[in-house]
Amino acid sequence: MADDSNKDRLYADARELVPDFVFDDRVARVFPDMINRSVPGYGTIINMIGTLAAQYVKDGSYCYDLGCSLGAASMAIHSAIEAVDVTLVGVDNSPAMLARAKANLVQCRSDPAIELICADIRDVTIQQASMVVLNFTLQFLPAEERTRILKKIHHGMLPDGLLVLSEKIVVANDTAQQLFTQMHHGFKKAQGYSDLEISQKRSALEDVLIPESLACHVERLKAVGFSTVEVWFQCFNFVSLLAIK
Ligand SMILES: Nc1ncnc2c1ncn2[C@@H]1O[C@H](C[S@+](CC[C@H]([NH3+])C(=O)[O-])CC(=O)[O-])[C@@H](O)[C@H]1O
Ligand SMILES: O=C(O)C(=O)Cc1ccccc1
Repeated sequence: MADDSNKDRLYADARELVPDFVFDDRVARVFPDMINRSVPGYGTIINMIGTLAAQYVKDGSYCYDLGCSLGAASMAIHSAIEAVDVTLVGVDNSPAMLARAKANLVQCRSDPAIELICADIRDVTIQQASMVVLNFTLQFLPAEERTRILKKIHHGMLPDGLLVLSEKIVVANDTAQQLFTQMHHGFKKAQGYSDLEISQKRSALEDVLIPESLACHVERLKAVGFSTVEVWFQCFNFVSLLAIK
């Protein structure tokens, strides 16, 4: 049985062999299970996105799910809204993820219309939006590009439009950061992941998922013009914010 120092070296060696995380077909096949077992509160956030959509999505407007993955947020919105003169747009730059989103969303009723676009969200036009969702997507963009995409989103939203921004965060206090990381890993272990799986996923995400502080997100949202910015959900180092234009 490896003692702790040997285990650390084993993990360190294992980490060096871990390729960067990519949203390929292998991930797409297991994604619902993966994200539900990795992000504490994910199911609650998805359900509440539907609740928020019922109040914010307006007739004659667009609703964008940016980084839609398999379309969980889009499906929650689609089933929650009564307005039919709405266009729901799901965007993801992973062909594997979007193919499964298409299979999921084809089961939805025809109104409101759903468009799925395989593109980088940085290249997509946002227009007449009463609601925009960035549910654990911005964290995968380079930090230096986040202001530009949020400015574009804000510009393309209608007055009183709602942005839902969910992100993994870091906290400035090292003790709190270590506590949140420990609690997150405890959540993953309780979900059945092994220490090695948790360590390898952490390494795979190291240069792919770039978390920022909550203060950074709030300041940036206000700087690009959102009048109201509030945290509506947090579980350990995972938060969701509401930002109103
Ligand atoms: N630049 C980009 N352009 C478009 N898509 C991107 C980009 N970068 C990453 N993606 C896509 O963003 C998604 C991130 S997952 C979002 C969960 C979903 N929102 C959900 O509510 O289930 C969150 C996670 O895996 O932690 C993946 O589908 C990527 O392909
Ligand atoms: O932050 C983590 O440790 C995760 O595992 C989040 C996550 C969930 C699903 C795909 C990629 C990252």
